[in-house]
Amino acid sequence: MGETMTETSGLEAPSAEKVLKVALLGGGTVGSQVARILLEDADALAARAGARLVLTGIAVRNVDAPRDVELPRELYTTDAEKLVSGADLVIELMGGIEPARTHILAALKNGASVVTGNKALLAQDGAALFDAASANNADLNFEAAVAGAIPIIRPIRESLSGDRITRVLGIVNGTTNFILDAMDTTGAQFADVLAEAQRLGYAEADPTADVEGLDAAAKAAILASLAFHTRVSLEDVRCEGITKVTADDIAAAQDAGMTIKLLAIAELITAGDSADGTAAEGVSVRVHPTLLPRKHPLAAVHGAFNAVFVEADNAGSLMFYGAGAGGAPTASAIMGDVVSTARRIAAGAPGAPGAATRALPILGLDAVTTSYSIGLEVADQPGVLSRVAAVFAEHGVSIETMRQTVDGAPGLAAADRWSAGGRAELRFVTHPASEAALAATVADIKNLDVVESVTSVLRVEGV
Ligand SMILES: NC(=O)c1ccc[n+]([C@@H]2O[C@H](COP(=O)([O-])OP(=O)(O)OC[C@H]3O[C@@H](n4cnc5c(N)ncnc54)[C@H](O)[C@@H]3O)[C@@H](O)[C@H]2O)c1
Ligand SMILES: N[C@@H](CCO)C(=O)O
Ligand code: NA
Repeated sequence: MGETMTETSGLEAPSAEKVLKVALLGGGTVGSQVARILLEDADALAARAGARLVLTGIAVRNVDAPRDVELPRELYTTDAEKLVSGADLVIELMGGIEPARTHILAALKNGASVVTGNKALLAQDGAALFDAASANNADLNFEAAVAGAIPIIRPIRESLSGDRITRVLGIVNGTTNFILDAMDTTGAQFADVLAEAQRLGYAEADPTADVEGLDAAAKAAILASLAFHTRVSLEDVRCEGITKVTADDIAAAQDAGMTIKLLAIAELITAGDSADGTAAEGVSVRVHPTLLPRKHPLAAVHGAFNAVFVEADNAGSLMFYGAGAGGAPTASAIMGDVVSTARRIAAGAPGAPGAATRALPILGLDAVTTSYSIGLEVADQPGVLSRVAAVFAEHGVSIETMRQTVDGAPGLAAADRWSAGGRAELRFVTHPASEAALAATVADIKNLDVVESVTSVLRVEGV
């Protein structure tokens, strides 16, 4: 591996130059930009990597498909297997589980290193891939898989490896942030903004993975695994998307000085008592719409941008911000991994060890305490508020704030509104409570005869 070449085009090589054969799997949005950079910046990359990166081919589904980026036609092939078999370094940008998984495993088995942006595959099958990389002394790098261009994987894996990360909060899906931000700015409903996002090309024709939170959940699993040095897969992530967030939820959040974001939350939780020696650490990973105070740094992340907020014992709070998607931005993250992997291969150094050094239990939501915002539609009658408040008290859930809006017939005096069967909306924000206590509270509130409906239950962070 790593032949030498004495003559190179465009660069006066003072001595024999190492050459690495780079196979690219996928020539779409990101792959085409990676190929462009590999060809356009070949000399600068060679100088930085300590080896010339020679693009040996681009595996695609259809060699003749029309493309936005013009690249030499002879690079395209449909024979990904052959391309992988001769490579020192494989860049996987096909997406999906198969055949990406088979090609990555074949590359690692050959001792080739792999750079990928495939969060779906890593979240589903990361353990098998990392084991194959370790067994073959190869690297598996994936900066592009979480928050696109934003350097977050390497900072967590390397820069913060001497610290103890306790929590990661991320806006890691641009489509849903674009939708929630537009709802916040315009007061529009979810369905209308989704249609506009699709028209502008932000949301895909099938936006399920984005709006149901699955894309964010895959990224949450990857972030949690690295932050806590343990293995977390997609099925460990509790996931709720943004399809049920209403314009009323956003308006109520605004009234309370907050905004709603889809957050990926990974927490290291210590349960038990350190005095009697039963204290043990576990991990909670979840994705859900979350109320955030407008003064929180993540509340200032607008449009399709991403950001990851990290809390560590010694570093304190850090925030990483930038473009979470797009061809060129994502290619930047891929190329960073390519250069650093090439440097390692060129120097003859061994592959980086796998990330998991612990096997922490995955905790259920009962182990997590958060504040909640609860919206109720109630009869506008005397005594309703105290009956609702009594249910909170019975379950030990403490109320932080309460706001009432009276519905309809604004000209009527209060007593006339009651007799006319008027409605009121109550919005409570609680102090931190367990999911179990909250669920029991909501169930009992629903059964009160004066409660018409529970209109929303949303978690609150950063208060
Ligand atoms: N687009 C983004 O902004 C972005 C951001 C971060 C991560 N990613 C990840 O990067 C990867 C690539 O994304 P993309 O947007 O470039 O996808 P894309 O759909 O634009 O391109 C996929 C490419 O892979 C090729 N391909 C797919 N299946 C193949 C098969 N079976 N055999 C041969 N070729 C095949 C296609 O021909 C195409 O060239 C995905 O894993 C995605 O999740 C994308
Ligand atoms: N669909 C993703 C692309 C990046 O993974 C998003 O909206 O952020
Ligand atoms: Na990234």
